[in-house]
Amino acid sequence: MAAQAVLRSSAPARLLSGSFYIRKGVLASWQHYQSRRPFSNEKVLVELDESTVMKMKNPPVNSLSLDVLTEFSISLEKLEIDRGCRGVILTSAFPKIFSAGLDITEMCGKSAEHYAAFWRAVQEMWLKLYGSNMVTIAAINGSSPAGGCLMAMCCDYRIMADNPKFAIGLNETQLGIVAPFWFKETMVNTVGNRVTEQSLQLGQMYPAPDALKIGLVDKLVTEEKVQSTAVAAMSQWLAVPDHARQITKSIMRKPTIDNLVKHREADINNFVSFITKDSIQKSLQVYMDRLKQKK
Ligand SMILES: CCCCC/C=C\C/C=C\C=C\CC(=O)SCCNC(=O)CCNC(=O)[C@H](O)C(C)(C)COP(=O)(O)OP(=O)(O)OC[C@H]1O[C@@H](n2cnc3c(N)ncnc32)[C@H](O)[C@@H]1OP(=O)(O)O
Repeated sequence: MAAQAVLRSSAPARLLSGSFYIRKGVLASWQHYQSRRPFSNEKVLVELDESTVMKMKNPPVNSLSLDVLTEFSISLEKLEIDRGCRGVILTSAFPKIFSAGLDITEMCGKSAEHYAAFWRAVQEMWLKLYGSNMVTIAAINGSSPAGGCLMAMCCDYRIMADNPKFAIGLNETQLGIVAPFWFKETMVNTVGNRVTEQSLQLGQMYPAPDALKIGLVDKLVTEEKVQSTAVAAMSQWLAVPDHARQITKSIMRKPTIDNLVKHREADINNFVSFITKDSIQKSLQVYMDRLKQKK
């Protein structure tokens, strides 16, 4: 029930409305007492050290299942209303994998109701992360296809491990599926229209050095330095006055966020009717079988 309540709230309220600050004020003392402790979630760890760090921990590859997405949205919401938290670093608890993207098993052989709930949770994660008032920095310590790339693109700044074996991109067409308009818009806002058009059609995955070249990530450092570099970048971002940075972020992102909010239900219906097609189910199955056979 709690999860559902959070999933129904909408992120733009955080980034775009003044009422957020009133809410923050009212909750401040309670929040201060409550939230300066690490959260003990199962699949999304929140560590409150030098910087606040959210670590995805869903073995083996941090696929984004309904559970993970729900936990992620709840954790982010908690941080969002915590006055003591102005920024969050998003990373993976596993070396070599940031996130394998959406959990393909959530999109195979399930009911229409399940697909609708799953897609709503994907949207909610995006609304909360892309619409966050906090400074968000992705510490990309491994490969990051599709939904993993989307999460990274939602952040304000991306640091990736400098290893050509790690790749990032929206590879949906390689699975026989289509990146929805708001994935596309997030990528356009990150790397521009021309690169997005080509990347999306080809379902292109970029090895880290190429990702830097096209601006999909902002900085490459050795694997060991990803997190410390993120902490250093966070101090730089937090040196800017919050109100000015937040309003600027809102000006940049509001049209994209509004577009999904306006078409949210239609987008869920589109997803359900697309994913329930026999041909799409077959494509996903073939892709999964190939993944399993590659060993
Ligand atoms: C016109 C209207 C349009 C409307 C919109 C319609 C549709 C939009 C729909 C969906 C959008 C989806 C976005 C996505 O995110 S789809 C997911 C894409 N992800 C991938 O392609 C990643 C696939 N995985 C990999 O490439 C590798 O696994 C990876 C590089 C991440 C790691 O490699 P590694 O060698 O370390 O590990 P593996 O042996 O490959 O995997 C281990 C284990 O994990 C399973 N697995 C991997 N990825 C996923 C996944 N995304 N979901 C579920 N399971 C996954 C893999 O099968 C292995 O399982 P097992 O063999 O150990 O059982």
